[in-house]
Amino acid sequence: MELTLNEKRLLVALEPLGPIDAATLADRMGARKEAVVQYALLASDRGLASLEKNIRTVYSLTEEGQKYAGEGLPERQLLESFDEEIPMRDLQQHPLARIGIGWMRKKGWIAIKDGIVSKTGTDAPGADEQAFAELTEGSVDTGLSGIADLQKRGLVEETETVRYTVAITPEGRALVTKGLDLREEVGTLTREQIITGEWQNLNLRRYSVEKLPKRVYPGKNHPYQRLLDEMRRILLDMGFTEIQGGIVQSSFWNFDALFQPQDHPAREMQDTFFLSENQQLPPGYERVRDMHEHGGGTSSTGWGGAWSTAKAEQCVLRTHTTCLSIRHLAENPKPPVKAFGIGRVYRREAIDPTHLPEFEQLEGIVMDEGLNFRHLLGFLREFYAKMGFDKVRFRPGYFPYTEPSVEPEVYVDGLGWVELGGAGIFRQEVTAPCGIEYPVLAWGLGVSRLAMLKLGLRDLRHLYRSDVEWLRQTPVLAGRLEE
Ligand SMILES: N[C@@H](Cc1ccccc1)C(=O)O
Repeated sequence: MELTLNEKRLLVALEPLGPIDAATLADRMGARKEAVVQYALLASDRGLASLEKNIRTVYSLTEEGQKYAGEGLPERQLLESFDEEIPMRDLQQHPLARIGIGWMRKKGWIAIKDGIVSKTGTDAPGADEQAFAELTEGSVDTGLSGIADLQKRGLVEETETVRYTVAITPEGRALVTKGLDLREEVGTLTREQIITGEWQNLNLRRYSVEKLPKRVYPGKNHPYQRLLDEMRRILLDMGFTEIQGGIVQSSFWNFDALFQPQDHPAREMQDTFFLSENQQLPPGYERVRDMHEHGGGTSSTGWGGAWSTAKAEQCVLRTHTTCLSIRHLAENPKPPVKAFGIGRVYRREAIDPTHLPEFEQLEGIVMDEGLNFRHLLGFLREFYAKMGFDKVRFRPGYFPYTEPSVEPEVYVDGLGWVELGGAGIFRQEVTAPCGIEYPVLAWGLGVSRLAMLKLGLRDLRHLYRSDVEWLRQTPVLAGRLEE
């Protein structure tokens, strides 16, 4: 048990005394009252002193109450202002009439008849008047009867004062009797003190290694941002280059270039945010048109029907990041291409714990000679494993732009298999109009979903809400899910 110097001083000061008010003790010790209470608290934790807290309620006159001090309550002053009787009209001239008349009646001191106010003869001071007289002398701390009435009238107010009584315990006294080292404590040593060996004679302050320091919350990146950065890092490490693009895209890039028919349900109003802007079609768009209408120069028959330029020109908030992939491929049709993009996408969704109208996707493409479906599954497995998901499986899926298509799923303890995006090999209907001659592996992953799993959230909205408590509690190094 290592006492601080302040505690020792407190005990020495207390030793010759009985229980004492903290403020008085503070004066004697030349310390602040708050500090003395603090030392006493420490000493009482060790059983060397006791600290008692007394809350005292004190009543005193309010500002209005002060106005009547010495003169008496308004009704008393008013009563004394006339003899036996007085016409009401005259009494009303008195400055205290408004307050006093009511009270005089209530107390039964007067009767009013035919506009004449007359004394009843009973006018003994009540409990309130007696209390008022005492309060005029100074504040009181007993609940005098009558005080409540004065309080209600706003003449008296109640204040609470806290007093601490400090005393030394027998254990504390024994310690003082044994003798306490009251030398100044030294918290830091000077070079001189070390060299000369003087430190050996000093009273070194002990540090408690058991006390927890105050928690600090340094600035840090948002957990979601950290996760996105982690994914970016993984893909860069895997040899991918990052691609970016605008949030506003023409329907041409968001849909048509990906061989999504112009009457595809996903394009309909309930899924897509259409904008009133239009964007000119790129040179060579005719090849996409021909592909839709009849399959162009390929073995495909296309979707048939007439393809509308106007529909393709209409801008949308991108509904997936696959538009970035196809634009990048159209500009880089020669292999090898290994690219990824992370970006926000928009869909007209009703908001609920797992759906938001905006969320992030991670898109990837790999184009090279000789690539096949197994490579695609390999890339996905590898990426998920690096993200901490070891169990991955693939279910057949459908997308208008890939063949074959799969939906990767990862296994999450407690949740089971969770779908985490779509993938496939771009169809010739997508690649041919861009002049691409080699297979393109493509995938799009819902990263907000993935973040939810990694961060153990039940509600997607949490990612976009800056809940300070959650931000503080979320560790910088988000562990793997199973930990
Ligand atoms: N764009 C698809 C995902 C996907 C990307 C690339 C290939 C296949 C599927 C989606 O938003 O769900």
